[in-house]
This record gives sequence, structure tokens and C-alpha cells, in this order.
Amino acid sequence: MEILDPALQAYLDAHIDAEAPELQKINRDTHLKVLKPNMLSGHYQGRILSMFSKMMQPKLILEIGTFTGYSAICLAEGLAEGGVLHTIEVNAEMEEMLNSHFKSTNVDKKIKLHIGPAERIIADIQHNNFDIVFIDADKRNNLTYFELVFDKVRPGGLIIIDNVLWKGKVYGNENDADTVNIRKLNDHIAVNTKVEKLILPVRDGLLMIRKK
Ligand SMILES: C[S@@+](CC[C@H](N)C(=O)[O-])C[C@H]1O[C@@H](n2cnc3c(N)ncnc32)[C@H](O)[C@@H]1O
Repeated sequence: MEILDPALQAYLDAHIDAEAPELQKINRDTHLKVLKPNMLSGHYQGRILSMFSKMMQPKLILEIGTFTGYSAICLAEGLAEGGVLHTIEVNAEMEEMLNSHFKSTNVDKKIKLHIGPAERIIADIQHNNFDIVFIDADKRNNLTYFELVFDKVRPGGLIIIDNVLWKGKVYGNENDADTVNIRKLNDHIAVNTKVEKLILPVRDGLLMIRKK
């Protein structure tokens, strides 16, 4: 199930900034060459990530789940002078493609790619003042990642979690493992008094969490 009516989405897409040629190419290459291309954030969500990042002018961003690099590039567009985006991808086969995608943009030098499992790499990253964290990897571990990164985010920092509406299954009767885990995450965040939260019904649901 699409969250937004396709006609509404088409209207939205036609009334926002056009997709930059280098992002268009990554989008196209992903659909031609990579399995499950719909995991990519895509144009509309990419502009949302870019807009939030530009408004916050972060010095430090962490992304969990790089895939083909689309969302990393969009988030990196807003980095302040000297800022860095760390992004973690478990699939080593993506490394060559990712390096070429990053090189095709003007944010290449600001992106540090880590290949390996997120849990281990988050523990190794020494920073404790991330301005933005984007969680978009294996969905069943969303709550684990939220808990692992929480102390590494500065007060006022933003944690964004993707796919929290899970094609509408979280508010339906489905009880498969992923749906149950995402529901558990949403319920946990809803009553967490250390954060302010908002779910944007965009694409597959973006949970915006601001650390108090
Ligand atoms: C939904 S895709 C990310 C999409 C990307 N953020 C974007 O919007 O263009 C999820 C990615 O997370 C990676 N992943 C899955 N489990 C992981 C783990 N434990 N550690 C790091 N990355 C993981 C997958 O290999 C996949 O490339």
C-alpha cells in the first residue's frame, strides 16, 4: 500500500526542485543494476532530508544503511563548512559502486564510508555530538540502533528513522516479525519523554525524533 495517493505524489514531485543530474543517474543506475531498488530514498524523500540538513547546518551526521548512497548525498548537501557525514553499509559488494557514486557529486570529500555491521561500527565511532542520525538499515534493529546512538547525539539533535509506517502494516492487523518490531519501536518512541517526536506520512513514513 502506498501511503500517499499516487496522483498527490505526482503533483508533489512536479512542484518541488528538480532532481539534480548526478542524483538522477544514481537513481537510474540503482534501478538498472541493484536488487530491491525501491530501498532507495528517492527524489521527494531525498529533498526532505536535504532540506532538514540545510536548516540544521550540521557538522556531524551519521547514517545507518548506505545502500547506493542516495540519501547520504542528500543529507551531506546541508553539512556546515568542515562537516562530515559517516555512513555505514554492511554489504561490502556495494563499496565500489558507492565510491563511484560519491565521486560523481560535490560532497564526495565530506562523506566517510564504513563497511561493516552497524552495531560494531557505531561502537567504534568515537564522536558523541552528532547533529543528525538517519537510521535506514535492517528494520528489525531500529530500536537497538536508536538506543546505541542516543548518547552520541547532542541535545537538540535529530534522529530520523525511515519506514516506520511499513506500507501501512503498523496500523493494520499484520503480525509478521518486521511489522511487530516497527510497531514496538513506534510505541516506545511515543512515550519516551526524553525526545519530541513526529511521524511524517511521506513515502513509507519518516519518524522525526528531536533529543531534548
Ligand atoms: C533501505 S536500504 C538504505 C537506503 C538508503 N539509506 C537510501 O535511502 O538511499 C538499507 C541498507 O542497509 C544495509 N544494512 C542492512 N543491515 C545492516 C547492518 N546490520 N549494518 C549496516 N548496514 C546494514 C543494507 O545492506 C542496505 O543497503
